[in-house]
Amino acid sequence: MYKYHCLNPISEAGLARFTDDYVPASDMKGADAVLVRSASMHDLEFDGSLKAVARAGAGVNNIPLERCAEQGIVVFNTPGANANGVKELVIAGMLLASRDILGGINWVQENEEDGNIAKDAEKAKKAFAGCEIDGKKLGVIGLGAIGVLVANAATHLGMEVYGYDPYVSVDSAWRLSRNIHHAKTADEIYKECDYITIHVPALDDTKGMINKDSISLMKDGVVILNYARDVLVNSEDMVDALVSGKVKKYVTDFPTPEIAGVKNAIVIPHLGASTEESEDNCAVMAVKQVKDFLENGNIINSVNFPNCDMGVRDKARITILHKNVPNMIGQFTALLAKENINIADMTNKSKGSYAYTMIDVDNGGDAAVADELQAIPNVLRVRVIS
Ligand SMILES: NC(=O)C1=CN([C@@H]2O[C@H](COP(=O)(O)OP(=O)(O)OC[C@H]3O[C@@H](n4cnc5c(N)ncnc54)[C@H](O)[C@@H]3O)[C@@H](O)[C@H]2O)C=CC1
Ligand SMILES: O=C(O)C(=O)COP(=O)(O)O
Repeated sequence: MYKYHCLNPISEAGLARFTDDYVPASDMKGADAVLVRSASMHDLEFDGSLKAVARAGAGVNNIPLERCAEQGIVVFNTPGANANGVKELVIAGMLLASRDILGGINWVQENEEDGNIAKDAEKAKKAFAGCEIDGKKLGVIGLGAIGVLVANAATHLGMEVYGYDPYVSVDSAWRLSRNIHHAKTADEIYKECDYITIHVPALDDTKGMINKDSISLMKDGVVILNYARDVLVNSEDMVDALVSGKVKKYVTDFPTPEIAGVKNAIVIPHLGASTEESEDNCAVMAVKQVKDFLENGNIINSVNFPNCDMGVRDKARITILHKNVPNMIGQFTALLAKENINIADMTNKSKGSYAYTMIDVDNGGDAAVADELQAIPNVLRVRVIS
């Protein structure tokens, strides 16, 4: 029996895929797996039973990745599963920033009792007029799952699109429309574009990337969209730029006290991934990955350990999460040889400071061997799945 706990509501479309040997737990105590969306896990303690954390979504800045790795807890996310939901809201954001649609709707609500509203609207409407996005330049920073969809969609809306991503993956590059201009630096985007949208993870080198220096390079009246994370934008600098009019509109999916009431900030309550489709996609992918890991030891879409897939298990499988240091495999195989255990198949992969070894054995995978392997220095967690 496996136990899982949901720290946020997770779509039933995913949870329904847990078979009878999985039971939901009302808290994390004793859980083998945790499913989470945006709840912060930084202040939580993890007990020894926790083996997997699945983020039903993309961003993992709410999870202590390194602490999890040190405790032998594999953290997964669901790349691309909510990208279309975000893309559609980015397009909506560009349109909301281009004409004062929100102001116009508010005007109608404020004048709902006006018997002459149809005639008065014709007079009032000039206050809410704006521009079209067709023919404007859009800069997309970060060409991952979301950035590529936004860039491609914007070309179909007649925009001239510039893309910047120094680490773009081969898969993303294949998906990107050939009509996108390849910007070699972020400055090129800042200088050229009328609309700038950021789709990068919150990392040390991306935090505060939109600040007074980058804004000073931008065109007067630029529109900035941030559906990635609040910390990517220096809020004090953004407020100054909105007040001065340097930035015409700032569209963000992340309400903070600093930005919530500021004029010309269009602040959305983190709705990018809140669609039926995205929630289902993320939950299905997260549950599938957790099950495959718990039942077969396979790691697919982890953010703190290497991906490693030996398919469906048909004999005892020993899995070892360990540090990426010399002579680990030598020690594992020597120990198995000493116990006269025959290795049928084996894989080892590494990612940064961490590594994973999976060993299918013909005989003898038991708790005693697991204990001996666990005692090897730099081993984080051993499981024998049989
Ligand atoms: N508003 C919402 O509801 C959602 C927000 N997000 C946020 O959006 C971010 C991006 O999501 P995805 O596109 O799915 O992730 P992704 O991992 O597919 O793409 C991120 C891209 O950013 C690029 N990148 C990293 N550092 C960069 C830098 N310094 N300059 C330029 N590019 C850089 C990477 O190479 C990668 O291609 C997530 O990390 C998350 O924070 C994601 C999903 C929903
Ligand atoms: O996937 C992400 O990174 C998101 O920001 C979506 O967050 P959510 O699952 O809607 O709480």
